[in-house]
Amino acid sequence: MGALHQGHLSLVRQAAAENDRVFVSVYVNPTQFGVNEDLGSYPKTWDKDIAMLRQLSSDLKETSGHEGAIDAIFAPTTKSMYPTLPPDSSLSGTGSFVNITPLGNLLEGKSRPVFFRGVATVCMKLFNIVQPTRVYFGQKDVQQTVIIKRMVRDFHLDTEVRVIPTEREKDDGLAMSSRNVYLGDRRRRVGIVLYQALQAAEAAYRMGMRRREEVLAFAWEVANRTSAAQDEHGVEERARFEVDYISLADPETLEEVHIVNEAKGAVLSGAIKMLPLESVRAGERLGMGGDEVAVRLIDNIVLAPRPT
Ligand SMILES: Nc1ncnc2c1ncn2[C@@H]1O[C@H](COP(=O)(O)OP(=O)(O)OP(=O)(O)O)[C@@H](O)[C@H]1O
Ligand SMILES: CC(C)(CO)[C@@H](O)C(=O)[O-]
Ligand code: BAL
Repeated sequence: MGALHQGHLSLVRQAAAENDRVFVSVYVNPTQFGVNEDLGSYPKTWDKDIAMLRQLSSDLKETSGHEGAIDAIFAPTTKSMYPTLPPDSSLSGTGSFVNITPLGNLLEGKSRPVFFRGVATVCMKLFNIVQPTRVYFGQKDVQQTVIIKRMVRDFHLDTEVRVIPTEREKDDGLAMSSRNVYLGDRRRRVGIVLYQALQAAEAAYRMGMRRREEVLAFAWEVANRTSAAQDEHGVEERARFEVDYISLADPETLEEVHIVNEAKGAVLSGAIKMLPLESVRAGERLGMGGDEVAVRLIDNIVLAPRPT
């Protein structure tokens, strides 16, 4: 969806390493945004995106000797992606949609009820237009990867879904995301709480814990402690957040698990909402939109199955 960062570029790099021809799509798909979500304000940095892709393409060309590492950028208009009815984001929306259930109703889908309908629909369109041998998605959006794999399987699509590790900020490991530009310094610092909570749960798993309550208690401890610490600060110091969910789920069905089956592993994932700042200090570095809108952050860690 543009507003490119190193996470996006890592998908392109991997695609260039594994294929002769690479297409990059840049399209902010309206049907995956709910009616009250941020479609209108979603960051758009077209000129910078193109410059980044050009640079990457020439770097890759030098290292691999390919003619051109990126063959084309596909940036369609909404009229060409939705040729008959205009895109509809309402829950009862009319139009031609791909619905992958129950996967699309879980986790992210609970808070964003039209999200995965929009994602599956636009990906089906992109796959039909480009007919790719392989498609590249980021691990950061784990539920999206599970849904796209399911769509490929259930609709007998002739493509291989490749999932590329989450690129993280060097300083603290925050998952890169286009929406991070909404975070000013204060919310950016606190936003790492989600990854820290997931890491605490992962550590519990590594220490041998397998029961849901035991593993997730470690994550909740981090989230609750951080939240309480913010509450103690004054309005000019704190950045408050709400936890939407912390999940320990089966890697294929994304159903919550009670005891992790080591042969299958599990996915630890979560979402938090960074709330708008209550009061802004003079000279404080703010994010896009002045830290006035809530920002949803997601992240996950895969608990890999034990080799047999
Ligand atoms: N940090 C990351 N590491 C690896 N892949 C990523 C990362 N962030 C996004 N991607 C992948 O890039 C592709 C395009 O994602 P998208 O344009 O929605 O960017 P995004 O950063 O996820 O944006 P948003 O902030 O809206 O979630 C998706 O497959 C997504 O999973
Ligand atoms: C898969 C996707 C490109 C569909 O618009 C989007 O959901 C994203 O960028 O993750
Ligand atoms: N990468 C997810 C796109 C979205 O949140 O709309």
